[in-house]
Amino acid sequence: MPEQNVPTLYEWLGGIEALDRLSTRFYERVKSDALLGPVFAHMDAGHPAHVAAFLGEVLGGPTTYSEQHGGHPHMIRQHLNRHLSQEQRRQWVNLLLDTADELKLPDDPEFRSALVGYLEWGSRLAVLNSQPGASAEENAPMPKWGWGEVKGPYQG
Ligand code: HEM
Repeated sequence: MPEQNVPTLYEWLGGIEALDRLSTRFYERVKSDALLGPVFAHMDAGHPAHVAAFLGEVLGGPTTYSEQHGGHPHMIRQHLNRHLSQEQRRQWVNLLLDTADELKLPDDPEFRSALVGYLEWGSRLAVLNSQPGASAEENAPMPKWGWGEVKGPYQG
């Protein structure tokens, strides 16, 4: 497939509308989850939309999070000193993937392996950044995630 015809992961999953739906439903589930509910007890009402914008930018969409929400350093700062555990991280990833299934996000092998790859990477960084002594690098660039080793979207 010529490179210019390959959609970004952001386009493939349905753009910001799909990410907003995913994030909104995900944090509804998070709030009523025994393990994660307390971690997000004080999250502000804009949190799901901010996370949707962040994910969108990472997955190849518009640079809204960098332009309007403080970029990667701000995201890192939000995780500092939260002492997140691997158990909480795993539940976060599980619930996000359950929500992707519930909302029928694309479930082809190429897309889902790329999504899981990013969630594993990003959530492990969140845990590392939440440990004592971690700090936010002021110029931390926004991560970018693409199709990876599978070399392109599902073709049937
Ligand atoms: C790929 C993985 C992750 C991404 C992309 C992500 C993204 C974000 C972003 C963008 C924010 C800041 C939102 C804003 O600007 O208002 C944030 C805050 C936060 N994140 Fe994460 N996060 C990830 C993993 C996790 C995990 C695994 C946990 C816990 C188990 C977690 C817990 C939190 C908490 C508690 C906040 C602050 C919420 C508040 O009180 O406002 N994050 N995250």
